[in-house]
Amino acid sequence: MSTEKECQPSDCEGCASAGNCGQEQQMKGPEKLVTGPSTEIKHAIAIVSGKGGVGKSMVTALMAKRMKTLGKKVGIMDADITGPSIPKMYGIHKKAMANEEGMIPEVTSDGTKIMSINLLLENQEDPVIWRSPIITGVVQQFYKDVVWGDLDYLFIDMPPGTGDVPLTVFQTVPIDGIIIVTSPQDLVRSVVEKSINMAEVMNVPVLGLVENYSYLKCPDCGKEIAVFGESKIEELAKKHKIPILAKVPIDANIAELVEEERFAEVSVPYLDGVEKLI
Ligand SMILES: Nc1ncnc2c1ncn2[C@@H]1O[C@H](COP(=O)(O)OP(=O)(O)OP(=O)(O)O)[C@@H](O)[C@H]1O
Repeated sequence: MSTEKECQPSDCEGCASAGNCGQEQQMKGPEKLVTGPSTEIKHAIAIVSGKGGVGKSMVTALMAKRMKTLGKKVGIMDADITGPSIPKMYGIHKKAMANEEGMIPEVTSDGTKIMSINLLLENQEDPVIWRSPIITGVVQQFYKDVVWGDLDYLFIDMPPGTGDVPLTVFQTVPIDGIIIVTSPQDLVRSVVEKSINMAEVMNVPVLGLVENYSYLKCPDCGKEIAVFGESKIEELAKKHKIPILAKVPIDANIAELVEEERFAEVSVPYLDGVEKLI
């Protein structure tokens, strides 16, 4: 029987949540997902951005890299189902296998476990033309039906924005919190607040902000050039009382390694010390 039929307008009289109970239920949402018996994930952290193209996948991979450098066991779950980019960054083009317990993640040359829709498609160029319930179902399967094994950190590369996938992950995946990637452009900064507000409404901790494309270092004189304008991340961090985890410059060497699908070889100091902040 539907709740609408059960509820009478008079039931709301005198209730502090009058008119909002449906919304509250939606925000509280379903039970958290549980992984299989061979998986134990100590920390799950989602990487989000207000809009596309700010370098969210890059920051996800840099976070994973930093933790690998510290000897941690790390996985990346590519929850960007319609625009997956993690496997290509590492040059992984194999199809994922499965056993009786679930899907087996691929392992990159630096030992990072990854799962992405691109590891399951017949052709990696095939578009994913699925409705939201299918997409969110796949994301949930990537958490609970992948045999991740023991992980210190699972980083979740989310699709941009505040749509169905973030809603599902925030409600059903037991994440420690989110890291928000932004860039100095004003437009990006203003949509970032939507992600911050969504996290607040859903009681998801915001662990910190990362500013990508922060500056470009002149190869001759070492001067830092603010290509996309002066950073305003301090303002944003102060306003919302969120720590700044890192400022990542435009780095032609990383861009080249990504183009060559050799992200595993990246070694940069931009996220040094980030582990103490999250
Ligand atoms: N700091 C950087 N220096 C140089 N190149 C970068 C940097 N950050 C990202 N890039 C490059 O910019 C492109 C877009 O980055 P990325 O795929 O991480 O963005 P995204 O925010 O995940 O995109 P989308 O939201 O559309 O999935 C990639 O080719 C990546 O290699």
